[in-house]
Amino acid sequence: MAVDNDGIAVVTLQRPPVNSLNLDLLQAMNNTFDDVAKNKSKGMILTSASPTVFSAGLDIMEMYKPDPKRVETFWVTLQDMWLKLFGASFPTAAAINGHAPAGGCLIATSCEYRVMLSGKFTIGLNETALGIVAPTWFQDSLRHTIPTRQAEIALTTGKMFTVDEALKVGLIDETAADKAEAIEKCKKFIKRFDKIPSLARGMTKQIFRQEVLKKLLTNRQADTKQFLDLVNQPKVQQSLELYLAMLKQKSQK
Ligand SMILES: CC/C=C\C/C=C\C/C=C\CC/C=C/CC(=O)SCCNC(=O)CCNC(=O)[C@H](O)C(C)(C)COP(=O)(O)OP(=O)(O)OC[C@H]1O[C@@H](n2cnc3c(N)ncnc32)[C@H](O)[C@@H]1OP(=O)(O)O
Repeated sequence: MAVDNDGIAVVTLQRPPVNSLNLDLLQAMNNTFDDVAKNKSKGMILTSASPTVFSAGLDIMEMYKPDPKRVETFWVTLQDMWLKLFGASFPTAAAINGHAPAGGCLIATSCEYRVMLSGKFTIGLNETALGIVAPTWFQDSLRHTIPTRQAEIALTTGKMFTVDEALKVGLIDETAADKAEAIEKCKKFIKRFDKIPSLARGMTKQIFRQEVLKKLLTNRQADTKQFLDLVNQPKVQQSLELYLAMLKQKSQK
C-alpha cells in the first residue's frame, strides 16, 4: 500500500494481481486509516495500483481449508476495516480504476463518493450468484448508496453493474477517462468541505451512519459466529474449491 499526502491522502491498494483482501492487506488498511485520522488529513482517496482491478473482494484462500484461529482473526479484521472506513469522520472517496466485485464493492460503497473509470469494468455485490449471502453490513452499505428497491433487486440477483448502469442507479457519482482524472474528481469532492467546520461535518456524517454502524457493533459476535459456521460447512468448502478451480482455469485461458 502506498500513501501520497498533499493534505489529502491517496491510499493505493497494492496487492497483485487483484488486490484480494487477505488478513495482511486488511491489517495494513486498518493501520493506514488510523494514520490518516491521526495525521488530520483533509480526506482520503482509495484507489488501486492495478490498471484493471480495484479489488477482487475477499481473498478466497483465507476461507478455503482455513486455520481456525486465522479465519476468525480475518473476519474480525474485515469487520474492523468496515467500521473504520464506513464510520470515518474524515471525508472518503474511491477512485475505482477497475473491477470491484463483492468485497471490492463493499470498500467503494463504504466511501462517501465514487468515481469509476469508463470502460468494461463492473461493480456490485455478486454474493447470491456465488450461492452465498452478503452479510447484513455489506447489504447496508449498498442500501446506503442506491435506492432500496434497486438494492434489493441487485442483491437478490447478484447483479454486477456496468459503469453506465452504476452511474444511472447512483452506485457511482461520476465517471473518468483515466486514474488521474478520477483522483482529481475525488479531490474536488473532498475540497467541497474546505469551508465546512470539520467537527460539525464529521459528527453529522457519524450521526447519519450510526444506525448501520451500531447494528454491526452490537452483533459482532453473532456475525462472526455465523461466518465461521458457514465457512466450516463441508458443502461451502466444496463450493470454494470449485470456484477457485474455475478462477484458475479462467486465468490460464
Ligand atoms: C466465493 C465465496 C464462496 C463461499 C464463501 C463462503 C463463506 C463465506 C461467507 C460469507 C462471506 C461473504 C462475503 C463474500 C465477499 C467476497 O468478497 S467473496 C469474493 C468474491 N470475489 C469474486 O468473486 C471475484 C473473483 N475474481 C474475478 O472475478 C476476477 O479475478 C476479476 C474480475 C476480479 C479480475 O479478473 P482478471 O484480471 O482477469 O484476473 P484473473 O481472474 O485472471 O485472476 C488473477 C488471479 O487472481 C486470482 N483471484 C481472483 N480473484 C480472487 C479472490 N477473490 N481471491 C483469491 N484469488 C483470486 C485468480 O484465481 C488468479 O489466480 P492465478 O493467477 O490463476 O493463480
